[in-house]
Amino acid sequence: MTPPLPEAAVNYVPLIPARSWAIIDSTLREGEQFARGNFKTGDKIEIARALDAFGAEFIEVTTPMVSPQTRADIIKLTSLGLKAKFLTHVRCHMDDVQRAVDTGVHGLDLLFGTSSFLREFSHGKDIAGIIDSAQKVISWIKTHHPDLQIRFSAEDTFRSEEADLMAVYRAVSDLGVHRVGLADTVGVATPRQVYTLVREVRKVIHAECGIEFHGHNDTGCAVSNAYEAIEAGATHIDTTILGIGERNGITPLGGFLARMFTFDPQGLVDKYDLERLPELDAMIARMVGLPIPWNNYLTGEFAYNHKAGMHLKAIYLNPGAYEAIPPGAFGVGRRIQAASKVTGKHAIAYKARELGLHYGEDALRRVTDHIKALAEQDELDDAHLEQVLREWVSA
Ligand SMILES: CC(=O)SCCNC(=O)CCNC(=O)[C@H](O)C(C)(C)COP(=O)(O)OP(=O)(O)OC[C@H]1O[C@@H](n2cnc3c(N)ncnc32)[C@H](O)[C@@H]1OP(=O)(O)O
Ligand SMILES: O=C(O)CCC(=O)C(=O)O
Ligand SMILES: [Mg+2]
Repeated sequence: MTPPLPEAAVNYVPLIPARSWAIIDSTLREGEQFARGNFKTGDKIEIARALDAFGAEFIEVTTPMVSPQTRADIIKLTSLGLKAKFLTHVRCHMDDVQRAVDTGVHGLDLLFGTSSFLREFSHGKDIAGIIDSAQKVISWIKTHHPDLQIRFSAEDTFRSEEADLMAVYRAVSDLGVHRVGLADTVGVATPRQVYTLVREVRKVIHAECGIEFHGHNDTGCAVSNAYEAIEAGATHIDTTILGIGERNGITPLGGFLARMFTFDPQGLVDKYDLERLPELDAMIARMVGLPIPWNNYLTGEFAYNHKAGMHLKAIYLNPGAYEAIPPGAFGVGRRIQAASKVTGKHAIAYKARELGLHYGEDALRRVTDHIKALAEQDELDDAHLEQVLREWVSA
């Protein structure tokens, strides 16, 4: 079924209401782990303000253990008076937690690797040791800082044994964490695995405990995995602007929103200032010194480029014929590329009419064929097309 567009949203009951989930944007944490992510204090403030203006519910920042400067930056960010809530991502260790609790953050995102890879090569604890550390750290936070939100994530969730995961999630939920996290740390999970595991986790944690999903994009599934997590009942999704992060990154904010827009356009419009997305993507592209990818979701240079004659005929009549999401909703425009060898007579007639030119049936066929022949030889741009159309009339 074609996903409904906002204009058609009257009486439309969203399949997945946008109010059932929130974004934890991690550009200021996972994004700092991107090869070109090295944000200075001013950059961090600009990013936080932009995410807040956009409407991101949560902003995750790096651990204050990184350096005194990073800790000072967190304090600066949390004193900006933004609506978004700040979370800091810390190891499940008393040193880290004690350095984090008075930075003004709203919550702590704790983690411990539960897969055999991370137990053996990262921290060296077994599952009992992980639960024991979690118990000490979480109990201390709850006693001394009961106002702080606590999330506990099993790093490398999808390469962990299910029985280990359930033991850890059950234990931390009993300890009263506000959310548990499932992290596809190496981007290996399939959408079906994500859906199934979120459902299983839901059964062992308390009803009021949220579920967060963090997905890497190594195998190209970061957006679909985030979507499946929500379909299975996850409440929070980690994103970064442009998807920046370790290796090739995580669920991109824009791609995730594009996915979710098709289920509840009005819900997204109500929650977020979607037209700011191009500014967000451009800001991060500038800061990391890379262009926005040409095929980026929504904001890529060619994300709304229409070229084939059969498409153009329909799109002039109804853009929804070849667009799942109206570009205007995200503050971007479409481009009709009528000057090419794959063009058709309808597109040429429209272009001509825009210039105040009209051709009869035969002339239209001939000028269309002429344009196709020219384009077979060389790239044609709009100016050249215009020139050909005008000359054809006066010839
Ligand atoms: C998948 C992810 O993205 S996880 C998040 C990754 N984020 C970061 O690494 C944040 C930036 N990191 C840093 O600045 C540094 O790594 C620090 C400050 C956290 C630690 O620095 P160092 O003390 O020099 O240790 P180093 O980074 O070399 O090694 C990691 C240490 O963390 C421990 N560790 C790893 N995971 C955890 C965990 N979940 N909870 C507690 N300790 C952990 C390791 O055992 C090791 O400690 P050890 O030396 O006592 O064995
Ligand atoms: O804390 C988490 O849930 C995610 C950590 C992380 O970045 C990862 O596992 O890739
Ligand atoms: Mg990650």
